[in-house]
Amino acid sequence: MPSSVMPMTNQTNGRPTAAAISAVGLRKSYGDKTVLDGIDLHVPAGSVFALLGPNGAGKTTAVKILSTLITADGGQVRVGGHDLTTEAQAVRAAIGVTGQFSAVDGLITGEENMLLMADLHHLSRQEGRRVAAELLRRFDLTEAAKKPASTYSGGMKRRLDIAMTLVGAPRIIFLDEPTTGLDPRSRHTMWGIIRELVTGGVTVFLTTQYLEEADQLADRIAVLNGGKIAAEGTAEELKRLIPGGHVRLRFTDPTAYRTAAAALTGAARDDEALALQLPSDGSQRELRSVLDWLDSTGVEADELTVHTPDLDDVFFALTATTPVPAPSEESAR
Ligand SMILES: Nc1ncnc2c1ncn2[C@@H]1O[C@H](COP(=O)(O)OP(=O)(O)OP(=O)(O)O)[C@@H](O)[C@H]1O
Repeated sequence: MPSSVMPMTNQTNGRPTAAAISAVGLRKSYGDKTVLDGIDLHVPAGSVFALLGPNGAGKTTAVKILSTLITADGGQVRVGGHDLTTEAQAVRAAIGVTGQFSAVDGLITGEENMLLMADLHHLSRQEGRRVAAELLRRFDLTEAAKKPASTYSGGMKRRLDIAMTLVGAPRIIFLDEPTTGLDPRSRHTMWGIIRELVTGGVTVFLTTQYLEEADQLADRIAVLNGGKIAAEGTAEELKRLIPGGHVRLRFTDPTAYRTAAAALTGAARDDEALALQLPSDGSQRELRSVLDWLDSTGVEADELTVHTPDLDDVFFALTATTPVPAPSEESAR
């Protein structure tokens, strides 16, 4: 696909990167219930983007719109460089979707499911067999290939579902809650598969309720709540948005500890452990000021650790009914 037709977005390193998905002012209501209240999304090509949100937040609705399964009420969306409204067919050719609305037919075998997909993609019989065998092998389903898909475990069905999606070699894949209901081993297998896809240059847009999953996989995460994007950024950026982070300085020399404690009046003291705890958003700026202060007083800490809230804290704070303060308000306090 020529990059000139793809909208450009900026990655964190500042280099312009083609956007695989871009949405501006995306809106969707069901009756008088507003599900998506004008959301913006930018997903650079070759990255993993996770859309997080509580039950009913509108994650599946967003995936269904972006993958042309339902139409939006408003907004401009481009997927794979194509306009969602005027070039829906080209969008469909560029994407693959797996999710809660699984395409797996339980009555036929895994192999037959794959061959059906190959037919849908107009592959020749020989090419279809080759692609099906290769994908079944890659997803560790060769042994089960001749068995009805209804006999597969949850993890096997998900793997088959993704394998079916890959028959058309999509450049962008939507995964709606890819690991919901899977045991930890199957979940890790799925994460490996997703990482492998991205290594191959595929863009992955996933929805999840598992914060660890977003933390593990996603380059960028957006939290959807009340029809709006409550926050968007890398896992680290999101963790810095909410209070609870701190820098801990530990000393072995009691004199150094006492000097530091006397000077850093805002720090919580742990006299037994000879440790001081300073509230901090964990940003480079705040860390530098702590280090500069230590240097200027000639006090040497033996250990400096930065604690940021985990994604669970962020999720609960962002999807709570009382809004958390914006980062600027936070650092101004
Ligand atoms: N076809 C529909 N008609 C009416 N309301 C709908 C329809 N589809 C979804 N909704 C409503 O839109 C809201 C968002 O649903 P959606 O399935 O997108 O949420 P979700 O974030 O994917 O939730 P979950 O995590 O539970 O899957 C819900 O309140 C749901 O009841």
